[in-house]
Amino acid sequence: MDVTTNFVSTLNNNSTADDYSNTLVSLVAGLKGLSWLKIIVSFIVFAFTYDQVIYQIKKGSIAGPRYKMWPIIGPFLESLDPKFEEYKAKWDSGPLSCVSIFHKFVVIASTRDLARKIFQSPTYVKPCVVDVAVKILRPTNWVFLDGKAHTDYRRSLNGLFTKKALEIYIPEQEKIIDKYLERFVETTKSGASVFFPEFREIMCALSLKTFCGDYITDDQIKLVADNYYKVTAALELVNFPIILPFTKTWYGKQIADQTMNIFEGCAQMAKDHIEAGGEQICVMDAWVKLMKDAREHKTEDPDSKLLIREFSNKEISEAIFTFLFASQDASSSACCWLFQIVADRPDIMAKIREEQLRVRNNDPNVKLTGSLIDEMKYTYCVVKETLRYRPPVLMVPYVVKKAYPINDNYTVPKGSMVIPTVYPALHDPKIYENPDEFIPERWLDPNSPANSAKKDWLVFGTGPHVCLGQTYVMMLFTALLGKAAMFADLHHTITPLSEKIKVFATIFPQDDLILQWKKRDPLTGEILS
Ligand code: HEM
Repeated sequence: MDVTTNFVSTLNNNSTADDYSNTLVSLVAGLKGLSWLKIIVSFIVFAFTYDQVIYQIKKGSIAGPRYKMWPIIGPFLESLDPKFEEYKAKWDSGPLSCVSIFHKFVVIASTRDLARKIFQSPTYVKPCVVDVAVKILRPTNWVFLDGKAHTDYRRSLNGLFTKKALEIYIPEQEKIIDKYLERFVETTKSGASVFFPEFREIMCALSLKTFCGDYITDDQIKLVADNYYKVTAALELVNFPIILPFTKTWYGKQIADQTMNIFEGCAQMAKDHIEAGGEQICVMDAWVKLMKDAREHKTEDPDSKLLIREFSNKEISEAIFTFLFASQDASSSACCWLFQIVADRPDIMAKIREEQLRVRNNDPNVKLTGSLIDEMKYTYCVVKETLRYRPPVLMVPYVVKKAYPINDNYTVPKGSMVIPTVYPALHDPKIYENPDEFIPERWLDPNSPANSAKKDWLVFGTGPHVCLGQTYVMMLFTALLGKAAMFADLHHTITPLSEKIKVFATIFPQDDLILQWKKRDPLTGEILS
């Protein structure tokens, strides 16, 4: 019997303090008799065996590698460069599958019903964030609230994203859309260029203008748009626990802090403006106005009741940063696929253009409004089909708060990560005929199988953490696509990597999308530059 087994079996008996100290003495004496090499080898063998045994116990009957191929680290190296095909193989391997990286045990749910169940089980799970996110977004941030505290805070934010509120933001958004459409033409005058960074920038500018209106200056927008990627880069799965100067996490925190400082200043300006009876044009205005109305009218509406308290500038700045954080990668992904697809499909582009002129009674310069966007039914379907065909957020990691009996045969251990996936549900051939084809028409008939299968529509998650910005996304992309289709002619340089999916937080075409934009007369279709 080796030293370790002896020690453990002694502990299992009903021992007294004397017994323990005797055991400790004999353990030390035993260790003294061993060479360092033997101790190290024994320790490694013990650690590897323990790691494999724990993996087997946690894995139970679900799909997953039979053993951890790489002891301790598991597929850590693969996780640094995730591949869509590897994810897909995992989803196809079973409704529940697992993987273990270091001490983290991860369960992946690939069916629609299991994914929904996880999204809707706040008693057992809460969103999982990498450790460094708490430092970057700050521990006081509302996104880290759980249970009732989260639900209450969220209800107080819902008023910022209602259809009525979203209509307020449209004029500012249209200015940005017009500015960038001109810029895209200008920058590709002498030839096509990579559009992944351009789309990240327009998405950032659109978000910042929507959130802060004219309180944020063009220089501040440029500063954030140019540097926001550092926040994404800082949020790697595994990070050093301390933020060391001049590392990725340090740069990420710098830009997050600078951005939140800008937002704090904007929040004060919004308060001054609304208190002075000014018009609302952005999210901050809408938030301050909701607070003011709740305070003055003492409304009985339960959501407004929550708003009676004053939110500080710091709180507003942190919440607005989470909107930017939640939207930036997913929106950039959606933007890339949307424009790649319509550039490749002249038939779809022609239908969008026809609709855009029709809803404006042939006057392409009619300004965007909420009701005008509502009339763009086909353009809306193109946006919706893009999100189904290439859902930006493939998986949403949750952490298990207490042992979670996810079905009759398996309980996800406490402390594990459990990941609902959305791609398989959105590509289910029983609901979406030819799921790997891009068919916007599947959404046109309100009674079509696609529209009837509400449970499969998991692009924005479901349950208490469902995306706050989903209506905003649909309106904004419909408006953007409509204007781009009218005023620009798009040429996509197709490469062997265009249809391949790159995973970088969200998903992108592997060649980063090479596009050329030319100015177009919306009425004649003539190319003007
Ligand atoms: C195409 C773009 C977008 C996609 C695909 C997307 C998708 C998602 C998904 C899948 C979740 C997790 C839902 C869950 O756990 O059930 C989420 C959460 C969230 N999204 Fe979005 N999102 C997008 C854009 C936006 C935008 C533009 C905003 C804000 C303006 C936003 C704000 C949020 C917030 C605040 C949360 C967390 C909500 C909470 O924890 O209560 N998202 N989003």
